[in-house]
Amino acid sequence: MVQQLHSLGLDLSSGTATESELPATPSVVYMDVNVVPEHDKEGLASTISSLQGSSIISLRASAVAHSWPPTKTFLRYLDAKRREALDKILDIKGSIRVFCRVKLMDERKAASPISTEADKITVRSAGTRKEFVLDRVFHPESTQEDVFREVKPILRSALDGHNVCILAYGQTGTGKTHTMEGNNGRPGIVPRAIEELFHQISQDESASFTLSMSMLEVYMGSLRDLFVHRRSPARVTHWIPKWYAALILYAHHHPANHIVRLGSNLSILRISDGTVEIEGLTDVQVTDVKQARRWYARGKHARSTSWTNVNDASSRLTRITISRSNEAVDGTNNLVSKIWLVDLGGSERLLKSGATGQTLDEGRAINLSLSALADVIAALRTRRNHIPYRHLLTVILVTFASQICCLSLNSKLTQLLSDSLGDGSKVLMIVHVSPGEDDAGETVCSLSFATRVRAVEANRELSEDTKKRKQQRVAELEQGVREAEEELRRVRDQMERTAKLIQEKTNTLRVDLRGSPRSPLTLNPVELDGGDTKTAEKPVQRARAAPVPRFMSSTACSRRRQQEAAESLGRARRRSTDLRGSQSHSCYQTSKKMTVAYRRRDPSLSLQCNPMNVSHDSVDSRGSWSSSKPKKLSNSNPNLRVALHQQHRRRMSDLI
Ligand SMILES: Nc1ncnc2c1ncn2[C@@H]1O[C@H](COP(=O)(O)OP(=O)(O)OP(=O)(O)O)[C@@H](O)[C@H]1O
Repeated sequence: MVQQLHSLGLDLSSGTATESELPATPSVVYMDVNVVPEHDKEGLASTISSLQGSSIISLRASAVAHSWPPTKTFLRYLDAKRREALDKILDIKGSIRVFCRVKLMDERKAASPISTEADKITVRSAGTRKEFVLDRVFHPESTQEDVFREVKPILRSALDGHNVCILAYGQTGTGKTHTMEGNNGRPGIVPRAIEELFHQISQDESASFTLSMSMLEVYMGSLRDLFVHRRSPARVTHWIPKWYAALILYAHHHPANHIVRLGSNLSILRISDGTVEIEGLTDVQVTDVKQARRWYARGKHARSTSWTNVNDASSRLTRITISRSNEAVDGTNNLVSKIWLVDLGGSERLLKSGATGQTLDEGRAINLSLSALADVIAALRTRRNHIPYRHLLTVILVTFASQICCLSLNSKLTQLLSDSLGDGSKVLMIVHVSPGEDDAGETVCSLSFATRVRAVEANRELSEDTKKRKQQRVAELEQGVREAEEELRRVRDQMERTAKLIQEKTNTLRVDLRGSPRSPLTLNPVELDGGDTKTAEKPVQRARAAPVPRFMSSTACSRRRQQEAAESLGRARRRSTDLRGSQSHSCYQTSKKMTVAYRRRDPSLSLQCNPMNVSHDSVDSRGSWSSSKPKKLSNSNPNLRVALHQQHRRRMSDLI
């Protein structure tokens, strides 16, 4: 403990640390000093000496309990620490990371030509052996959880304000959709990311967040909004002339008319600050996981029922826009970041697939698009002045002059993602390969592309020694992130516990006050008990029952007197019940007259000596004559009491 205080720049040997010696950044010591009431030297010195041996957490906890502003500062400090460590990790690991996932082997198939290690994949085929080093390789038995565990940190960095792009790439049928979407039992990256983002937001008190979502499909250079319902030509034919329907269907199937087919009305805008916007794309704000899941299901449904039926040739994109506002916390402005989750179209080699016609166009479009993507990433990263969107387009235009669609696609996909691929953004590409012998050639192609993308970031080829040191540093930083997160959790728990404790204490105090002799509490029950209606009921009932203003209500003393009076009244009643059977009305009349006469002579007497008069009125509102009146007589006139007693005895003896 003392060492930690030392490391923060406090001279403890003399015990004369002053406020000016406190570190500028909020820290444990800063918190401690807030616990010391006057920040005085002596107080600080004694606090420090009393703290020796106590745990640092309990110390912070006490600070949390004592002062709210430093707590918020402390939370922000911890959050900043965590973010800094996470940024460093991602920088060391590389802001372009390439993973490989090998599809689960079909049991009927022969031995796979692929062997995997943690960051290496080897393909043996036709007497050749090719080795590819990537950031992470997932073997065929890897689960969706394994994959998501590696993706999670990058999501956190999106919440911290970085643009993020996660792309699934690979041959058709190798599991791109399985990784990105998954199925009900095994959800993929997109549904998990949605859940994780909302979870992280709920935990983060350093800022307020707003999330919005869009989904679109890119096919042959057209963009389709997946949140907008479109009629299929098949449905259109119900209400238009047959010749016109035939024309539409012809247009739908003709490769040159792809834009007409999809009815794309979305255009990409590049704003001066470098951000990219899609004009006309639906962007829905989502406030909770359920709502986000519903919209995601809607987008998936729109794609699966796509009348173009081009799922394996189209790229599906989900965009999550995050607005982070620190205004409520420290007055800083909004920070907007984007997460692109992209399920790219299949990347088959055209020769192998033997595609013709439209399929050939699609294949060319996809391959060219992907190679353009790698070039664009490279250009953005090396901060080349000229980003080769147009250059690529020219090359493509020359090579495939007849395929205007290729040009369109290249520009669209790369332009769409350009602000999330450049410097400052985090890119994660998951290359999918098949474990089958037949697909070995395709696998080598995909892995070569992956290596090319990975090489965009310089210094990827490191010596073993450097790699080891890097891994060690990453492990340290990861430990730092875990500790910061753990501390954040602990501080939040402590805050909750403290708030609960305060509430309990307040309740107890109020209950005590309610029971106190001179101050019957009739405060607003909700205000009193924090909405706890069970405990709030009592004061309400009491308030309703009180016939007099609050300040006039009875004290404990008067209540005690009332109780005694009630008891003696009870006794008197029982006696009078016995008497009632024997006493004649005339006797009552006589005694009444005499009482009145007595009162006239000395009115104070009956009131003064008989508290029952008061209690009779207040306790027994029915005014039972038989209980109180004989009592009055007995108290006010001893002679009369004797006469009555004798009379009573005579009557009783008559009865016997
Ligand atoms: N790792 C895996 N574990 C279990 N099943 C898998 C795995 N990868 C893929 N599959 C299964 O293989 C089939 C094809 O996968 P998927 O549709 O995801 O491929 P794809 O690459 O997205 O194809 P396309 O390019 O046509 O979109 C699916 O039935 C999927 O469930």
